Order: sequence, then structure tokens, then C-alpha cells
Amino acid sequence: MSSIISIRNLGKTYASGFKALDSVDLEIRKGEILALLGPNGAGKTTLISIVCGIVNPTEGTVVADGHDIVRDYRAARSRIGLVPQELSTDAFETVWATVRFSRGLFGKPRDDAHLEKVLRDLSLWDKRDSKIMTLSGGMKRRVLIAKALAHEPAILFLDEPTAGVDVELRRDMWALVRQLRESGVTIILTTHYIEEAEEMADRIGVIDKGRLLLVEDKHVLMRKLGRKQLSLTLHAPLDAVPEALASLPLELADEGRTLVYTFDSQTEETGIAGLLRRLGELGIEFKDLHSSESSLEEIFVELVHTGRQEARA
Ligand SMILES: Nc1ncnc2c1ncn2[C@@H]1O[C@H](COP(=O)(O)OP(=O)(O)OP(=O)(O)O)[C@@H](O)[C@H]1O
Repeated sequence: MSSIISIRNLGKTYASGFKALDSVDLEIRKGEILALLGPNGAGKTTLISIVCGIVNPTEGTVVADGHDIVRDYRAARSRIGLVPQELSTDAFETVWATVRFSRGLFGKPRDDAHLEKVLRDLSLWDKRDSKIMTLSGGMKRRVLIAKALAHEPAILFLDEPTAGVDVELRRDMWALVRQLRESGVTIILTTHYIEEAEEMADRIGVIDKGRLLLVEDKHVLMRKLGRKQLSLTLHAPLDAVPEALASLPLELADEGRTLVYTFDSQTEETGIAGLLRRLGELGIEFKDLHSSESSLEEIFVELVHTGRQEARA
């Protein structure tokens, strides 16, 4: 798949001297949904703001759909739609006037049929003559998306699209984002919600303290870094893991009633057969067993943790 955005060695040091981004390299593929995951202050909004021309980079380059975002700003920007975290203005405007104005900002000729389609797709058509301030929070968010799509961008950035929205609206937003991707739009979203990245993304980028720790296909990431656990519910609780099993990755949980075996999900040899044989030899019986995989959340916490340790080293 070809790249639609190339980010090379991108760095940002704010006037305060704070380095918000450090040597970020990232190729965003045409037609993908990329989720940027990171804790507060990681640099996600800074990265988006640079690509959208709101913040100037101090180092590096960004090329969006063939246009350098600094040298060729207007052309680059016209290819991009940005859905910011909050709707700050336009309270007294109607939905229709707002989206029409947004399209005009990019010098695009008037195209009422396109705007109608956008509003219909977002279930806002019936509200086209309503003033924005009269809309519900969920509808206001949809207006933000409609504004971002008014000029037919090839790339859509969504900054925390579902922060603070209820579960139902979140699901609606996800469906909408998928639909947009189907129509060929490349989507980059930032989120704090691991579930959102897990649900939506084709690839996941993890960013922390201005550094992009990794970018990986979601399934590969989960396979590569995920661990599996086998939990055995014992007949009789144990005080400690028996000496004879000390070399194995075993832990006791649930006050000695459960023996937990952790193994790498990538390896071919899980070692489970050997474990069960040795338990049999030691006369340790179990009444139930189940396996589980580490969630993206666990992987993420681990990544950020080791990333910080490496940065300190
Ligand atoms: N104009 C500015 N001047 C100085 N520091 C700034 C400025 N804007 C942002 N920062 C700092 O840069 C860091 C990254 O901020 P950014 O908003 O990019 O993070 P984020 O990952 O989007 O966080 P959040 O998830 O909280 O929105 C933060 O420590 C922030 O305080």
C-alpha cells in the first residue's frame, strides 16, 4: 500500500524550550485507519497540529498527498480534514451555513450536492437549518466531522473523537469512521481509549514523551507482544510454587488456589504438555483450567513502561 503522508525526522521544541516531539518518522498508508495511542501530553495533538499546519515543526519534514506541508501549505492543507477535540465557534450559525463556509475556506467551488450527502451520511440533514447551539453534544460532534469533510479531503484527522461521549454515540462514531474509510478516506485518530484502537485501527502507533515508540499492524502487535496465560484452579491450595517447578514461569494467585502459567504466544512450544506432566508427577491436581491473552491495554502499559526505562538508560 502506498504512503499518503510521509513524516521524516519530525521534531518540535516549543518556545518554552519544551521538546514535545523528538525525531518522529512515520509513513501513513493510503486508505488505512491509524490510531495514535499515548498518555496525556505524549505529543499526539502536536503531531496532528504540525501535519495540519497549525503548529510549525522545528525539525524535519511532512509530505501530505504529495505536498510539503510548509512549502506547499495550501495544497497540502486542502487534502486534509481535521476534526478537533472541541467545537469552539459557530454557535449562532446554522449547520448548513457552517459546513458551506468550511468548504469555501479551501477555495472549493460550491457543491450543495456534496454537502447534502455529508449531512445525510452524518444524520444531520434534518438539522441543517438548526443553529449549532441548539444541538445535542453528539450532534455537535457530527457537525465537526461534517465541517472537516466539507472540502472532500483525502485524509481525515480525528483528535480524540469520542472523548466524553456515551457508549452509544461512541459506537455510532466508530461505524461512521469505518464508513468513511470504505469511501477511500485515510483516517488518523488519536485516542486514550485502548478499546477504541483495538476496535478500529488497522495499525497502531504508540507515542510517549514525544517519541514514537512503535507503529505496527494491530494483529501483529498483539501477536508479537501479547502473552498468553494458562490458569489452573487447584484442588488444594498451595503456599508456594513447588521447588521442582521453580524454573518455570509460574505464579500463584487467588490465595494459592490458582496456578498461573505465562507463555509467549509466538513460540511454537508452549511447554504446557510438560507442565501438566510435571504437575501429575508431583501429585498436584487441578479441577479447572482456562487460557487468556493479554489485552492491548496490558501491551500498551508495558510498552510505555519499557520505553521510559530505555529513555532513562
Ligand atoms: N504551546 C505550547 N507551549 C509549550 N508547551 C506545549 C504547548 N503545546 C503543548 N505543549 C506541551 O507539549 C506536550 C505535548 O502536548 P500535546 O497536546 O501534543 O499532547 P497530547 O498527546 O495530545 O496530550 P492529550 O492526550 O492530553 O491531548 C505537553 O507536555 C504540553 O504541555
